[in-house]
Amino acid sequence: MKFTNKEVLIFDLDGTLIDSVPDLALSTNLMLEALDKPTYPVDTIRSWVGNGASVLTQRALSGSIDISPDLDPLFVEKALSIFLDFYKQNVCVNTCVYPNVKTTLQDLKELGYRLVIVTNKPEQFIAPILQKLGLANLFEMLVGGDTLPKRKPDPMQLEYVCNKLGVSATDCVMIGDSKNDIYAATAANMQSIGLTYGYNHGEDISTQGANLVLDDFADILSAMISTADAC
Ligand SMILES: O=C(O)COP(=O)(O)O
Ligand SMILES: [Mg+2]
Repeated sequence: MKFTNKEVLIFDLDGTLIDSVPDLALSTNLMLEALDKPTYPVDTIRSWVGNGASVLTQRALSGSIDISPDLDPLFVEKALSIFLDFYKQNVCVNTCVYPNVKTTLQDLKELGYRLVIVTNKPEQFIAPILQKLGLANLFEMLVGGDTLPKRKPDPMQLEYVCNKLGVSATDCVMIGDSKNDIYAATAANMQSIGLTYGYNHGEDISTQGANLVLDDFADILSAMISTADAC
């Protein structure tokens, strides 16, 4: 599968460009400790990441990917605020960029693709992480999980990008590690690429409807055919 004449490449952040789980897990466990709740191994917390900070907090308080219906909303609000404070202090301590991501993004940008991030992570954390990891200045637009009323798997963030950049869904490809990315793309009538090395709640991304599934970020380059190549 090749993608012809695309103009905008929309990237998920966590589990796609960066492995942020070490710092998310640290901050989650610091929050749980502060509330005298049980803490969890990094591997367990990894499977809870992908639906934003509030859902991660609720899963952690529930001790399960399935959020308990008995959680007190005021307690969740307090826990979320503690989590966000800890994450602010530890936003990029052990977070790292996945192999081949930086050079591939630079190559794609040089080829003329417009690069965008659409993540479910709260917006305030995106720029500091990109700055610290040397990925700032590559992206034309950053959309977080709290930028708009809805987030992935809802298509709202992708439709917003199209409107802002003046392109249509068929001009874009969504690239991510999670079914949330693929479902959002499908709902927006956008093609998608799934990456196998991320989180995806411990599930196999190849069964979730992406147009292409790749193991290596560098292979995105050969999956794109520019207008010039296609002629
Ligand atoms: O849930 C998160 O914070 C991570 O979300 P992302 O995979 O959409 O970047
Ligand atoms: Mg992700």
